[in-house]
Amino acid sequence: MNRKLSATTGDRIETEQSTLYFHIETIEVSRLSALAFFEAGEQSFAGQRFFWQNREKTFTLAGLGHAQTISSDAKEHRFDDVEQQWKKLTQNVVNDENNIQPILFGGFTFDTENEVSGEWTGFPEAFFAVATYQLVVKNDQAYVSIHLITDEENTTEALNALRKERDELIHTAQVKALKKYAKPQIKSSYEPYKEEYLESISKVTSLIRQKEADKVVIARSLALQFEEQVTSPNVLSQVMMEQPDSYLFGLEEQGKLFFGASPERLVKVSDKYAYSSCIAGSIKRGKTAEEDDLLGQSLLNDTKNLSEHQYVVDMILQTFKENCASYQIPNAPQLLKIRDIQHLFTPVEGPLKEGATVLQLVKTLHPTPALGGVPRMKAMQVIREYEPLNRGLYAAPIGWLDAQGNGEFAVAIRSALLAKDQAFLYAGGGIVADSQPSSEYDETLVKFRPMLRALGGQLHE
Ligand SMILES: C=C(O[C@@H]1C=C(C(=O)O)C=C[C@H]1O)C(=O)O
Ligand SMILES: [Mg+2]
Repeated sequence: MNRKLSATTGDRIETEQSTLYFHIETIEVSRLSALAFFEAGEQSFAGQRFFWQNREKTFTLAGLGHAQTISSDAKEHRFDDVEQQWKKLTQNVVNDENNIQPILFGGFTFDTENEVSGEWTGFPEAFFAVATYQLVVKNDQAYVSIHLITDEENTTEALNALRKERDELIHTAQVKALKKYAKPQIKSSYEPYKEEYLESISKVTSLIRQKEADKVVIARSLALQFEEQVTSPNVLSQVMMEQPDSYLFGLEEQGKLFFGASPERLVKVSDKYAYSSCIAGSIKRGKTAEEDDLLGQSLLNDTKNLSEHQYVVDMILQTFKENCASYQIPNAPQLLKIRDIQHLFTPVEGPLKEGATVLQLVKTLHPTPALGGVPRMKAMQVIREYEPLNRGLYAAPIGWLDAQGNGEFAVAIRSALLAKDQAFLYAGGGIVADSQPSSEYDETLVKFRPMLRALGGQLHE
């Protein structure tokens, strides 16, 4: 049975132009798969959906329809802009008894100065949405909220229509469950600018040897053409089955789906306590447990990978020193093993100082030297000069926040943009003084694997 938890009579939102009302109504639902709910929106909400699951699988979020979108093209101020718009929208929103409240989900672009046109053309520099129908699954409980943001005072009819549609969506998700999708069929694939990429690694390595920068992350893409159009629930269900140890995310915008399975936390804030992770330095998984262990041990002792890693630790630690009253960090990296790859990993955490917010931390941390480089501005210039790509939302923060100051952002790596019958996969690596083009190329092949597998690709050794 669905239990009604709470409803507001419409919190007032005062803006310069008008008064808006934010209606929220939440019910608790027994048994509901978040992906089946996402799929139930295929007819009416394709193009206006999102999906998120944390690494621990303790928090899953699906959104159908847009009660409100918040976007920004304010360049480096896009983080503040989103924060202010969200504060205004939620100025009177109060917490309900189960701590279920409206969530803002979305992402930022990697670099607002990149003007390369292509698959990302039309995407705003920041794009976020509050769903009309929001599903939150946590502590094995599922909650569906209706969000209605309107300037109409009388909303009885509109709310009744939304309740009816909500019940249909839940029914479809519960009765039909999730389809068993066949893997997409790839017609052809190609690696744009492969030669340019290999050349750029040599050039960037020599720039670093000349001390023009310490580390620069260079990325490239892989393009796939499918036999037919591929749907969002299809690829998300493949990713969900195949990538258990990662953040899973999907964001529809501009008729496309940006999705991925990232191991990398940028920042999480929970009850004024912040967590981040330094992840840089990579090696493949072994074919046997013994080989895997040997590869892991060699990664832990490899000077090139340790130097890639240390730049990230130094920068994230600095941010924690500035924003936290105290901090904790282990003094040596450990291994983070995911299905296709192992990384050097150092977690950082600490209680936030007064005034520090999740979006302010996102703003300060992005891009960490795991995706940008050191020094940051120089690395960004080098990326613009040597990478013939527009990264779009790849390698940038993606995640959610609520009105109480909690939220979590992952770094959107191991990701791809699905555009009907095409997909663009992205992967990069940290270039330091002793990088080799062919081994960096091989590292990107390993990093393409999670998305390539989900999209029906052949995985070569
Ligand atoms: C740039 C990527 O990954 C980043 C680069 C890594 C490296 O060079 O060792 C490791 C993890 C990530 O921080 C990617 O997956 O595309
Ligand atoms: Mg690397």
